Amino acid sequence: MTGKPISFGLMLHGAGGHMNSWKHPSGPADASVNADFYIRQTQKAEAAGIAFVFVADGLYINEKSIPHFLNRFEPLTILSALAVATDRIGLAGTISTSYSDPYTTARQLASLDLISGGRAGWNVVTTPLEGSGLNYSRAHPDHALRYEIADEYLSVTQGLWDSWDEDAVIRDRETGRFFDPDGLHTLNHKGRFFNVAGPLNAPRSKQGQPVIFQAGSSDAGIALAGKYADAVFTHSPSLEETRAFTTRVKDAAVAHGRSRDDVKIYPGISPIVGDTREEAEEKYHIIQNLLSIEDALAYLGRFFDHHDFSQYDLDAPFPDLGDIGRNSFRSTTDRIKADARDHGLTLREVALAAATPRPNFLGTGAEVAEEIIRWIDAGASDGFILGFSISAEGLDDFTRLVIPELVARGRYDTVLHGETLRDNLGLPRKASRYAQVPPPRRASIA
Ligand SMILES: Cc1cc2nc3c(=O)[nH]c(=O)nc-3n(C[C@H](O)[C@H](O)[C@H](O)COP(=O)(O)O)c2cc1C
Repeated sequence: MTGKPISFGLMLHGAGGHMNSWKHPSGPADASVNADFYIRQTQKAEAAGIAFVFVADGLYINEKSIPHFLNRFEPLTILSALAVATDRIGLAGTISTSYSDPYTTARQLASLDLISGGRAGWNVVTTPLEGSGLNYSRAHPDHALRYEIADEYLSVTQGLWDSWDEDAVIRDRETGRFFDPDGLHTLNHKGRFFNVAGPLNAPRSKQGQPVIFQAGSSDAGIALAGKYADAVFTHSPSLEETRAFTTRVKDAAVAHGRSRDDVKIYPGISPIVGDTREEAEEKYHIIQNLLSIEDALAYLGRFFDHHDFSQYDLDAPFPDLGDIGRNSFRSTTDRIKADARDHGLTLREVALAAATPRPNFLGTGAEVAEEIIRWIDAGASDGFILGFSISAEGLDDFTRLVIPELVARGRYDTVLHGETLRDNLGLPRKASRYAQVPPPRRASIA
């Protein structure tokens, strides 16, 4: 390779990132709950050398939710099916730290990591949607509290994953010894939010521990990423803004005694590619026309806790919303408000830009490949998560038109050489926290 190699993740989000992608003829209308479609997309991605698939999630719907959110798979369940249909590709899924328990999450991810031979990743989210509390018998924690919970949650989960030393499980039929008690560690965590004794009933995996992805871009999100994340999923508003974000996350990692390379940044992008630039523009035009202005208002409203935007004049300046949205998708809603203010946008313009944004990466395969290389070489990110507006057409076009151009420029390898997700992201195997310290006292477990 002649420059930094480029890696990609593939967002698996049913028929696509566009809210009405289910209407597009290139894929099945029921893609969000079609296991065969998920398997086919993942196998195609693996054959093209894409490093991981990524499944986002949400815990609350109402009649205004976009179609993909109305009926979809629970992430770790579908990823377990994908694990047995593939060999090398990483499998990252979303679990919320505000609406689950660390012991259960640690088990589920440890199991996925074992089933897949060390290919599991966890997208740690704090859950923006207020309504989630209605489904989990609890009040929705505010933004700051959610991040305080997430911090303790991650330390507990990672502690549980180190319950067993590598060589602690012996299974020696001759001596009858199943395990060596000196290699078993009981966490005994007592904290502000969680009391978790441990140990976990699962061993470490081939990659040591599952990969921690983090999604949340506010100051609190960046601080959490700096402390724990192996990789960050973020927005890609422009090269300059993404590079500034990347610098902040890597600075936060250094502040926690880690190296800049310990945390990889993966902005989500939605390339639209054609054999010619005109064809790419035409594809974008078709995608724009899948949507009405009412659909766009509902899409925008979700970021603001399903705020009803139909009450405002569409062609007046974007309304002053005060604090609405700040306890929800804060980093996203702050950016939407600032863009509207800075560029004097109307509500119609803001809603359409949110629902069918013009991609930063649109053009021929060569043009999109050059733009991807420009971002990587400028230090804006370590790779990208491909979240195509239309999943089926998007992946086919990208693998047919962009990947060969990246290969021709010596920047991409279509073979996944690593066996684990950490290998494929250029991350070292995660050492146990007990590996460097003298053996602990005998564990008090029968
Ligand atoms: C790029 C990105 C992806 C996200 N993906 C999810 C997701 O799949 N599920 C979810 O519940 N929240 C998701 N979130 C929401 C965050 O976990 C968080 O609750 C919300 O963004 C507020 O945090 P922030 O202000 O730090 O961004 C995502 C946020 C960002 C920025």
